[in-house]
Amino acid sequence: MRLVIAGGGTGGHLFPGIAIAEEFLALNPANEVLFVGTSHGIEARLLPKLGYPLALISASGVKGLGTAKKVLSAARMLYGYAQSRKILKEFKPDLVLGVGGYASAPLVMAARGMGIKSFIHEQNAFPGLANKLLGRFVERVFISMKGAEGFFPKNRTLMTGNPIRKEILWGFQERQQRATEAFSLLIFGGSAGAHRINTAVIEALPFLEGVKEKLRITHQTGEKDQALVRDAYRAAGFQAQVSSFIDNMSTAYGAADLVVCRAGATTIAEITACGKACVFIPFPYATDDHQRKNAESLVNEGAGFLIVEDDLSGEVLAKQLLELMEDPKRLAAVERNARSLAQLDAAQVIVTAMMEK
Ligand SMILES: CC(=O)N[C@H]1[C@@H](OP(=O)(O)OP(=O)(O)OC[C@H]2O[C@@H](n3ccc(=O)[nH]c3=O)[C@H](O)[C@@H]2O)O[C@H](CO)[C@@H](O)[C@@H]1O
Repeated sequence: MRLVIAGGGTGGHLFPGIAIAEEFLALNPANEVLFVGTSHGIEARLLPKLGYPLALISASGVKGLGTAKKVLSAARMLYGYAQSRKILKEFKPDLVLGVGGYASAPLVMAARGMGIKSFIHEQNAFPGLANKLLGRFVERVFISMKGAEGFFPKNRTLMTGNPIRKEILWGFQERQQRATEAFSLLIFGGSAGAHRINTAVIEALPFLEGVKEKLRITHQTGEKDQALVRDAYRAAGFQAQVSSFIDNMSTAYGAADLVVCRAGATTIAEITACGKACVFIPFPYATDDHQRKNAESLVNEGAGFLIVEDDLSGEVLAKQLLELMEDPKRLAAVERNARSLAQLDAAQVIVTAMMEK
Protein backbone atom coordinates (compact mmCIF):
# COMPACT_ATOMS: atom_id res chain seq x y z
CA MET A 1 0.00 0.00 0.00
CA ARG A 2 1.03 3.60 -0.48
CA LEU A 3 0.60 6.39 2.08
CA VAL A 4 1.11 10.14 1.70
CA ILE A 5 1.87 12.07 4.89
CA ALA A 6 1.29 15.78 4.42
CA GLY A 7 2.23 18.73 6.61
CA GLY A 8 4.97 19.71 8.99
CA GLY A 9 6.50 23.14 9.33
CA THR A 10 7.52 22.45 12.93
CA GLY A 11 8.86 19.31 14.60
CA GLY A 12 5.68 19.02 16.66
CA HIS A 13 3.74 18.20 13.46
CA LEU A 14 6.44 16.33 11.57
CA PHE A 15 7.74 13.87 14.18
CA PRO A 16 4.36 12.18 14.81
CA GLY A 17 4.18 11.78 11.00
CA ILE A 18 7.57 10.07 11.01
CA ALA A 19 6.41 7.74 13.81
CA ILE A 20 3.38 6.77 11.68
CA ALA A 21 5.61 6.24 8.62
CA GLU A 22 7.85 3.89 10.64
CA GLU A 23 4.84 1.86 11.76
CA PHE A 24 3.32 1.68 8.26
CA LEU A 25 6.60 0.64 6.62
CA ALA A 26 7.31 -1.99 9.28
CA LEU A 27 3.99 -3.71 8.48
CA ASN A 28 4.98 -4.75 5.00
CA PRO A 29 8.28 -4.22 3.14
CA ALA A 30 6.30 -3.47 -0.01
CA ASN A 31 4.57 -0.46 1.61
CA GLU A 32 5.66 3.00 0.45
CA VAL A 33 5.46 6.43 2.11
CA LEU A 34 5.79 9.84 0.50
CA PHE A 35 5.96 13.00 2.63
CA VAL A 36 4.61 16.26 1.23
CA GLY A 37 5.71 19.56 2.79
CA THR A 38 7.12 22.99 2.02
CA SER A 39 10.68 24.11 1.37
CA HIS A 40 10.72 26.37 4.45
CA GLY A 41 9.48 23.72 6.93
CA ILE A 42 11.63 21.51 9.16
CA GLU A 43 10.71 18.59 6.85
CA ALA A 44 12.92 19.97 4.05
CA ARG A 45 15.95 19.91 6.37
CA LEU A 46 15.32 16.60 8.17
CA LEU A 47 13.55 14.12 5.88
CA PRO A 48 16.29 13.79 3.23
CA LYS A 49 18.80 13.06 6.03
CA LEU A 50 16.50 10.33 7.36
CA GLY A 51 16.09 8.82 3.88
CA TYR A 52 12.37 9.56 3.40
CA PRO A 53 11.17 10.81 -0.01
CA LEU A 54 9.68 14.31 0.15
CA ALA A 55 7.71 16.25 -2.45
CA LEU A 56 7.51 20.02 -2.01
CA ILE A 57 4.47 22.18 -2.63
CA SER A 58 3.73 25.85 -2.23
CA ALA A 59 1.75 26.75 0.91
CA SER A 60 1.75 29.38 3.65
CA GLY A 61 -0.36 30.58 6.56
CA VAL A 62 -2.91 33.39 6.70
CA LYS A 63 -3.11 34.05 10.44
CA GLY A 64 -2.24 37.62 11.45
CA LEU A 65 -1.59 38.77 7.85
CA GLY A 66 -2.82 41.98 6.20
CA THR A 67 -5.18 41.80 3.19
CA ALA A 68 -2.47 41.91 0.48
CA LYS A 69 -0.49 39.11 2.10
CA LYS A 70 -3.66 37.08 2.63
CA VAL A 71 -4.36 37.27 -1.11
CA LEU A 72 -0.79 36.19 -1.84
CA SER A 73 -1.13 33.33 0.62
CA ALA A 74 -4.42 32.22 -0.99
CA ALA A 75 -2.71 32.25 -4.40
CA ARG A 76 0.09 30.07 -2.99
CA MET A 77 -2.48 27.64 -1.60
CA LEU A 78 -4.24 27.40 -4.97
CA TYR A 79 -0.94 26.68 -6.67
CA GLY A 80 -0.18 24.14 -3.89
CA TYR A 81 -3.55 22.48 -4.64
CA ALA A 82 -2.62 22.07 -8.32
CA GLN A 83 0.82 20.72 -7.34
CA SER A 84 -0.83 18.31 -4.90
CA ARG A 85 -3.12 16.89 -7.61
CA LYS A 86 -0.09 16.24 -9.80
CA ILE A 87 1.80 14.53 -6.95
CA LEU A 88 -1.21 12.36 -6.09
CA LYS A 89 -1.76 11.36 -9.73
CA GLU A 90 1.86 10.23 -9.97
CA PHE A 91 2.23 8.48 -6.57
CA LYS A 92 -1.30 6.98 -6.56
CA PRO A 93 -1.61 6.60 -2.77
CA ASP A 94 -4.23 4.39 -1.14
CA LEU A 95 -4.27 6.62 1.94
CA VAL A 96 -3.53 10.25 2.78
CA LEU A 97 -2.83 11.58 6.26
CA GLY A 98 -2.51 15.26 7.20
CA VAL A 99 -0.46 15.92 10.33
CA GLY A 100 -1.08 19.67 10.63
CA GLY A 101 0.86 22.61 9.21
CA TYR A 102 0.21 24.59 6.01
CA ALA A 103 1.09 21.92 3.46
CA SER A 104 -1.53 19.53 4.81
CA ALA A 105 -4.45 21.75 3.69
CA PRO A 106 -4.01 21.81 -0.13
CA LEU A 107 -2.81 18.19 -0.22
CA VAL A 108 -5.65 16.71 1.83
CA MET A 109 -8.24 18.82 -0.03
CA ALA A 110 -6.84 17.61 -3.36
CA ALA A 111 -6.92 14.00 -2.13
CA ARG A 112 -10.56 14.34 -1.08
CA GLY A 113 -11.42 15.80 -4.48
CA MET A 114 -9.82 12.76 -6.12
CA GLY A 115 -11.72 10.31 -3.88
CA ILE A 116 -8.64 9.12 -1.97
CA LYS A 117 -9.24 8.00 1.64
CA SER A 118 -8.01 10.87 3.80
CA PHE A 119 -7.38 11.33 7.51
CA ILE A 120 -5.84 13.90 9.83
CA HIS A 121 -3.95 13.68 13.11
CA GLU A 122 -4.20 16.50 15.66
CA GLN A 123 -1.51 16.68 18.35
CA ASN A 124 -3.05 19.42 20.50
CA ALA A 125 -6.20 19.88 22.55
CA PHE A 126 -6.74 23.07 20.49
CA PRO A 127 -6.44 22.29 16.78
CA GLY A 128 -4.54 24.49 14.34
CA LEU A 129 -6.23 26.23 11.41
CA ALA A 130 -5.41 23.59 8.77
CA ASN A 131 -6.86 20.73 10.81
CA LYS A 132 -9.96 22.70 11.85
CA LEU A 133 -10.74 23.17 8.16
CA LEU A 134 -9.86 19.63 7.08
CA GLY A 135 -11.83 17.92 9.88
CA ARG A 136 -15.03 18.41 7.87
CA PHE A 137 -13.71 16.60 4.81
CA VAL A 138 -11.80 13.57 6.08
CA GLU A 139 -12.94 10.06 7.02
CA ARG A 140 -11.45 10.20 10.50
CA VAL A 141 -9.76 12.66 12.82
CA PHE A 142 -7.17 11.09 15.12
CA ILE A 143 -6.78 13.11 18.31
CA SER A 144 -4.18 13.10 21.07
CA MET A 145 -5.78 15.04 23.89
CA LYS A 146 -9.16 15.34 25.51
CA GLY A 147 -10.98 18.48 24.39
CA ALA A 148 -9.98 18.28 20.73
CA GLU A 149 -13.11 16.27 19.84
CA GLY A 150 -15.22 19.41 20.35
CA PHE A 151 -13.67 21.04 17.26
CA PHE A 152 -14.55 18.27 14.82
CA PRO A 153 -17.72 16.64 13.47
CA LYS A 154 -19.29 14.21 15.94
CA ASN A 155 -18.45 10.49 15.63
CA ARG A 156 -15.50 11.17 13.37
CA THR A 157 -12.79 11.49 16.04
CA LEU A 158 -10.75 8.65 17.49
CA MET A 159 -8.59 9.16 20.58
CA THR A 160 -5.24 7.64 19.68
CA GLY A 161 -2.60 9.69 21.51
CA ASN A 162 0.39 11.28 19.84
CA PRO A 163 2.70 8.87 17.97
CA ILE A 164 6.28 8.65 19.17
CA ARG A 165 9.27 7.71 17.04
CA LYS A 166 10.65 4.21 17.66
CA GLU A 167 14.16 5.45 18.47
CA ILE A 168 12.68 7.39 21.39
CA LEU A 169 10.59 4.46 22.63
CA TRP A 170 13.61 2.19 22.39
CA GLY A 171 15.86 4.82 23.92
CA PHE A 172 13.71 4.67 27.02
CA GLN A 173 14.33 0.96 27.33
CA GLU A 174 18.07 1.48 26.98
CA ARG A 175 18.19 4.50 29.24
CA GLN A 176 21.28 4.97 31.26
CA GLN A 177 21.39 4.58 35.02
CA ARG A 178 21.67 7.81 36.93
CA ALA A 179 25.37 8.55 37.42
CA THR A 180 26.35 8.62 41.08
CA GLU A 181 27.87 12.06 41.32
CA ALA A 182 27.05 13.97 38.16
CA PHE A 183 23.57 15.42 37.53
CA SER A 184 22.50 15.66 33.88
CA LEU A 185 20.25 18.46 32.78
CA LEU A 186 18.64 18.50 29.34
CA ILE A 187 17.42 21.93 28.21
CA PHE A 188 15.51 22.44 24.96
CA GLY A 189 12.86 24.76 23.60
CA GLY A 190 10.66 22.70 21.27
CA SER A 191 11.85 22.05 17.74
CA ALA A 192 13.04 25.64 17.14
CA GLY A 193 14.63 26.47 20.51
CA ALA A 194 13.30 29.11 22.91
CA HIS A 195 15.04 32.45 23.38
CA ARG A 196 13.32 33.09 26.72
CA ILE A 197 14.51 29.76 28.11
CA ASN A 198 18.02 30.44 26.82
CA THR A 199 18.26 33.82 28.56
CA ALA A 200 16.68 32.52 31.78
CA VAL A 201 19.28 29.74 31.94
CA ILE A 202 22.12 32.24 31.39
CA GLU A 203 20.69 34.38 34.19
CA ALA A 204 20.44 31.30 36.41
CA LEU A 205 24.15 30.39 36.15
CA PRO A 206 25.41 32.65 38.99
CA PHE A 207 22.83 31.03 41.32
CA LEU A 208 24.03 27.56 40.30
CA GLU A 209 27.70 28.32 41.01
CA GLY A 210 27.74 25.97 44.04
CA VAL A 211 26.70 22.90 41.96
CA LYS A 212 28.57 23.65 38.78
CA GLU A 213 31.08 20.80 39.19
CA LYS A 214 28.21 18.34 39.51
CA LEU A 215 26.13 19.58 36.57
CA ARG A 216 26.39 18.11 33.06
CA ILE A 217 24.26 20.21 30.74
CA THR A 218 22.96 19.44 27.24
CA HIS A 219 21.33 22.56 25.82
CA GLN A 220 19.53 22.98 22.48
CA THR A 221 19.32 26.67 21.70
CA GLY A 222 17.75 27.00 18.23
CA GLU A 223 19.69 28.70 15.39
CA LYS A 224 20.02 32.23 16.74
CA ASP A 225 21.26 31.83 20.30
CA GLN A 226 23.87 29.11 19.96
CA ALA A 227 26.96 31.35 20.26
CA LEU A 228 25.41 33.48 23.00
CA VAL A 229 24.60 30.46 25.17
CA ARG A 230 27.87 28.65 24.50
CA ASP A 231 29.87 31.77 25.47
CA ALA A 232 27.85 32.24 28.65
CA TYR A 233 28.56 28.68 29.86
CA ARG A 234 32.23 29.05 28.96
CA ALA A 235 32.58 32.37 30.77
CA ALA A 236 30.91 30.96 33.89
CA GLY A 237 32.97 27.73 33.78
CA PHE A 238 30.07 25.24 33.33
CA GLN A 239 30.36 21.94 31.43
CA ALA A 240 27.77 22.15 28.69
CA GLN A 241 27.14 20.64 25.28
CA VAL A 242 25.42 23.35 23.29
CA SER A 243 23.84 22.83 19.86
CA SER A 244 21.23 24.54 17.71
CA PHE A 245 19.34 21.23 17.25
CA ILE A 246 19.72 17.78 18.81
CA ASP A 247 19.55 15.06 16.16
CA ASN A 248 19.43 12.22 18.65
CA MET A 249 16.75 13.07 21.21
CA SER A 250 16.64 9.47 22.36
CA THR A 251 20.17 9.66 23.79
CA ALA A 252 19.51 13.13 25.18
CA TYR A 253 16.37 11.97 27.05
CA GLY A 254 18.10 8.77 28.14
CA ALA A 255 20.93 10.63 29.84
CA ALA A 256 18.81 13.29 31.54
CA ASP A 257 18.13 13.38 35.28
CA LEU A 258 15.95 16.44 34.75
CA VAL A 259 14.58 18.23 31.69
CA VAL A 260 13.77 21.93 31.22
CA CYS A 261 11.63 22.60 28.15
CA ARG A 262 8.56 24.12 26.48
CA ALA A 263 5.31 22.15 26.56
CA GLY A 264 4.49 21.40 22.91
CA ALA A 265 2.26 18.36 22.44
CA THR A 266 4.94 16.12 20.97
CA THR A 267 7.44 17.07 23.66
CA ILE A 268 4.81 16.11 26.26
CA ALA A 269 4.17 12.75 24.60
CA GLU A 270 7.89 11.96 24.57
CA ILE A 271 8.47 13.10 28.16
CA THR A 272 5.76 10.72 29.36
CA ALA A 273 6.99 7.86 27.14
CA CYS A 274 10.51 8.24 28.54
CA GLY A 275 9.26 8.83 32.10
CA LYS A 276 11.25 12.03 32.60
CA ALA A 277 10.97 14.60 35.36
CA CYS A 278 10.54 17.94 33.72
CA VAL A 279 10.28 21.66 34.50
CA PHE A 280 7.92 23.02 31.84
CA ILE A 281 8.11 26.64 30.71
CA PRO A 282 5.18 26.85 28.25
CA PHE A 283 5.33 29.15 25.19
CA PRO A 284 2.77 31.76 26.30
CA TYR A 285 1.69 32.82 22.78
CA ALA A 286 0.58 29.39 21.51
CA THR A 287 -3.08 29.35 20.38
CA ASP A 288 -5.42 29.47 23.40
CA ASP A 289 -2.38 29.13 25.67
CA HIS A 290 -2.47 25.41 24.83
CA GLN A 291 1.11 24.76 25.95
CA ARG A 292 0.22 25.81 29.49
CA LYS A 293 -2.74 23.43 29.41
CA ASN A 294 -0.48 20.68 28.06
CA ALA A 295 1.93 21.24 30.95
CA GLU A 296 -0.85 21.42 33.52
CA SER A 297 -2.19 18.05 32.37
CA LEU A 298 1.05 16.55 33.75
CA VAL A 299 1.65 18.90 36.67
CA ASN A 300 -1.85 18.20 38.06
CA GLU A 301 -0.96 14.49 38.16
CA GLY A 302 2.31 15.08 40.02
CA ALA A 303 4.15 14.34 36.80
CA GLY A 304 6.12 17.56 36.27
CA PHE A 305 6.79 21.12 37.39
CA LEU A 306 5.61 24.38 35.88
CA ILE A 307 7.11 27.87 35.66
CA VAL A 308 5.03 30.32 33.63
CA GLU A 309 6.97 33.00 31.75
CA ASP A 310 5.46 35.80 33.83
CA ASP A 311 7.19 34.32 36.89
CA LEU A 312 10.37 33.26 35.10
CA SER A 313 13.73 34.66 36.15
CA GLY A 314 17.21 33.22 36.50
CA GLU A 315 16.78 33.09 40.24
CA VAL A 316 13.38 31.35 40.13
CA LEU A 317 14.66 28.76 37.67
CA ALA A 318 17.85 28.13 39.67
CA LYS A 319 15.86 27.75 42.90
CA GLN A 320 13.62 25.13 41.29
CA LEU A 321 16.59 23.22 39.87
CA LEU A 322 18.53 23.26 43.15
CA GLU A 323 15.48 22.04 45.07
CA LEU A 324 15.03 19.11 42.70
CA MET A 325 18.70 18.20 42.50
CA GLU A 326 18.66 17.70 46.24
CA ASP A 327 15.59 15.48 46.21
CA PRO A 328 16.19 12.31 44.13
CA LYS A 329 13.20 10.56 45.75
CA ARG A 330 10.86 13.29 44.57
CA LEU A 331 12.37 13.14 41.10
CA ALA A 332 11.89 9.38 40.99
CA ALA A 333 8.22 9.73 42.00
CA VAL A 334 7.63 12.34 39.31
CA GLU A 335 9.32 10.11 36.73
CA ARG A 336 6.98 7.24 37.67
CA ASN A 337 3.93 9.49 37.47
CA ALA A 338 5.00 10.83 34.06
CA ARG A 339 5.54 7.34 32.72
CA SER A 340 2.09 6.25 33.94
CA LEU A 341 0.54 8.86 31.61
CA ALA A 342 2.31 7.60 28.49
CA GLN A 343 0.33 6.39 25.48
CA LEU A 344 2.74 4.18 23.64
CA ASP A 345 0.68 2.59 20.88
CA ALA A 346 -0.64 5.68 19.06
CA ALA A 347 1.16 4.97 15.75
CA GLN A 348 -0.13 1.39 15.73
CA VAL A 349 -3.72 2.45 16.47
CA ILE A 350 -3.67 5.09 13.71
CA VAL A 351 -2.20 2.80 11.04
CA THR A 352 -4.70 0.05 11.91
CA ALA A 353 -7.63 2.48 11.80
CA MET A 354 -6.57 3.92 8.43
CA MET A 355 -6.25 0.46 6.90
CA GLU A 356 -9.61 -0.68 8.26
CA LYS A 357 -11.62 2.20 6.79
C1 LIG B 1 5.51 27.55 19.39
C2 LIG B 1 4.46 26.58 18.98
O1 LIG B 1 3.37 26.95 18.59
N1 LIG B 1 4.81 25.31 19.07
C3 LIG B 1 3.94 24.22 18.68
C4 LIG B 1 4.77 23.22 17.90
O2 LIG B 1 5.86 22.95 18.76
P1 LIG B 1 7.22 22.27 18.40
O3 LIG B 1 7.44 22.16 16.94
O4 LIG B 1 8.25 22.93 19.22
O5 LIG B 1 6.89 20.80 18.85
P2 LIG B 1 6.87 19.96 20.17
O6 LIG B 1 7.41 20.65 21.34
O7 LIG B 1 5.51 19.39 20.29
O8 LIG B 1 7.87 18.78 19.72
C5 LIG B 1 9.23 19.02 19.47
C6 LIG B 1 9.77 17.86 18.69
O9 LIG B 1 11.06 18.20 18.22
C7 LIG B 1 12.00 17.22 18.65
N2 LIG B 1 13.29 17.90 18.85
C8 LIG B 1 13.34 19.03 19.61
C9 LIG B 1 14.53 19.68 19.80
C10 LIG B 1 15.71 19.14 19.21
O10 LIG B 1 16.81 19.68 19.34
N3 LIG B 1 15.61 17.99 18.50
C11 LIG B 1 14.43 17.36 18.28
O11 LIG B 1 14.39 16.33 17.61
C12 LIG B 1 11.42 16.64 19.93
O12 LIG B 1 11.98 15.37 20.20
C13 LIG B 1 9.94 16.61 19.55
O13 LIG B 1 9.67 15.47 18.76
O14 LIG B 1 4.00 22.07 17.59
C14 LIG B 1 3.39 21.39 18.70
C15 LIG B 1 2.59 20.21 18.17
O15 LIG B 1 1.67 20.59 17.21
C16 LIG B 1 2.52 22.37 19.50
O16 LIG B 1 1.98 21.71 20.64
C17 LIG B 1 3.37 23.55 19.92
O17 LIG B 1 2.63 24.47 20.70
